[in-house]
Amino acid sequence: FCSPPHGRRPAPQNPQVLSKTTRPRKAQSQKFEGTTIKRNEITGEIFVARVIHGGLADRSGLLHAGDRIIEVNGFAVDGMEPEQVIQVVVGYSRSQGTIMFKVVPITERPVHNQTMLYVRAMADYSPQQDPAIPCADAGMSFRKGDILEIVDQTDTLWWQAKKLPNNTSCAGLIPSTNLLKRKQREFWWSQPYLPQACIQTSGFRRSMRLCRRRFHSTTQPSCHTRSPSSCYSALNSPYEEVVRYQRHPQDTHRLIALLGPSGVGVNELRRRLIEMNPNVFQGAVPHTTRLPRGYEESGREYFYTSREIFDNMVYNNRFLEYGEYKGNLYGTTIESVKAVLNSGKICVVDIEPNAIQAVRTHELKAYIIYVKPPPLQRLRETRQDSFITTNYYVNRPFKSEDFQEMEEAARKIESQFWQFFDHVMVNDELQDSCVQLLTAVKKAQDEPQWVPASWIRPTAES
Ligand SMILES: Nc1ncnc2c1ncn2[C@@H]1O[C@H](COP(=O)(O)OP(=O)(O)OP(=O)(O)O)[C@@H](O)[C@H]1O
Repeated sequence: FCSPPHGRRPAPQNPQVLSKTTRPRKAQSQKFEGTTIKRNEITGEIFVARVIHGGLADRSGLLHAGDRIIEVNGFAVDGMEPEQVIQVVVGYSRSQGTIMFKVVPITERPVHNQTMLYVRAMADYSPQQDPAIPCADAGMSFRKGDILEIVDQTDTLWWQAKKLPNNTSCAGLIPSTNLLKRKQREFWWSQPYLPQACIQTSGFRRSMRLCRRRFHSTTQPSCHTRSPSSCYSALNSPYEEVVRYQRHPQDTHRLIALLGPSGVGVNELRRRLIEMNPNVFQGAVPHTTRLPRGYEESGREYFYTSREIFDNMVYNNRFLEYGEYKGNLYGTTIESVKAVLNSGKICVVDIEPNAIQAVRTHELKAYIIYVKPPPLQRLRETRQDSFITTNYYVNRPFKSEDFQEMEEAARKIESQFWQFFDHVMVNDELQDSCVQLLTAVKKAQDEPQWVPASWIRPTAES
C-alpha cells in the first residue's frame, strides 16, 4: 500500500466485503498489496488510487482503481490519513494474517485496451530522488539504455512498467513521456549555460584519415555529421519505442558501427575482423579531396574528388560524417556503406559519437558496439608493446597521459551516449576482444534484437 496526497471522488456503488489471507512477514512492503491509496480532501473518503500491475491486488482481481475503502477488518477508515490506513493494514496483516476490506466498487472501471508497449529509456530515473512521485516505494528506477515494458498508461502522468529481462512479476511506477519531458525541461533550464556541453570530438577516426587525431588548436580537424542536432539533447523524447527485430536471411546485413575513445583500439579491431574473413566483412571506402598517392587506387583506399564536388555532397546530406584534416576533406558516404551491404557483405565502420544518429536509420539499422578501455592497470600491461600515432609522432609508445585521456574520454562518451549502445565490450587482451567482437557481430545479424520501432514501421521522421 502506498498513499499519494490527493484524489478525485469516483461514483460509489454497492459495498462489498473482500478478504485476503496474507503472510505476515511480507506485510511491510507496498508490493505486498500492490495498490496505492488516496484521500478525498473534502469528504475524507479513502480510495484506491491505482492497482499495481502484477501485484497481489491485481492478481486477486478484487480491488480496482477508484474503489472506495470503507473498512479494514471492521475498522472504519473514513477521515483517516492514508498513512494511518496503511498502518492499520500492516498491523492487521502482521497480527492476524488476514485482512478484510469493505469496499464500494467504482461504477465505471477504466477500460484497459492499450497494447503492450516496449521502450528504451533514454534517461536515468530514480524514484527515491523524485519528490513528485505519488509513492516512492512503488516507483521503479531505470538507467538509460534499459528496455522497459509499459504495462499501464491509464494515468497520464504515472505509467506502470517492468524492466526487461523480466525478473519481477510486479510493475513499478515511472513518469510518463510528458511528465519526464517536463522534468527534463525544468532541469535543463535550471542548469548554467554550458557552451561545450556536447562531446567535442577533435576529428574523425584514423580509419578514415589514416592519421591519429591529437588536440592542437592550429591543426585540430573539425568533424561534422549528417544529423543537424548530433548531440543528444535532454529535450529529446525520454523513451524510444522499440520492437523485437530479427533480420531475415535474405535481408541486407545490419551495419556494424564500432565506437570508443580515441586510441582504445576500434580501428585495430575493425581491421582484424575484416582480415579474419574478407569474404564476409568489409569497410566502407571514404571520399577525400586530397590527391592520390602513387600506390593508391580510386575506390580502394579512397574515392578522390574535388572540393567543389565534396561540398556539394555535404550540401546534399550524403555523408554519415565528414571533416577537414590538414587542409583536406574526408568523409564516409551513406552510399559507400550501402554499396557494401548491397553486395551481401557485413559493413564494419568506426564512427565518432556524433555520427550515432546518422547510422541509426531504417536503411542502415546500425548495431552499435561500444569499445571500452580496460582499467588503467590493464591498459598499461596490455599496451606495453603498442604504439599510437599522433599529429607529431608516427607510432610512439603509449604514455600514462594517453591512458588517462582515454579514460576521461570514455567517461564522457558513456555519460552522453550509453543509451545508444547495443553491445558493450572491453578491449583488454586483443585476441579475446576479437573473439568477443565476432560473437557480438554474429548475434547482431542472426538473433532478435530490440530496435527503434520507427525502423520497422517507418514514419515521416525516420
Ligand atoms: N587490446 C589491445 N592490446 C594491445 N594493443 C592494442 C589493443 N587494441 C589496440 N591496440 C593498439 O593500440 C594502438 C591504437 O589502436 P587503434 O589505432 O585501433 O586506436 P583507435 O581506437 O582506432 O583510435 P584512433 O581512431 O584515434 O586511431 C594500435 O597500435 C593498436 O595496435
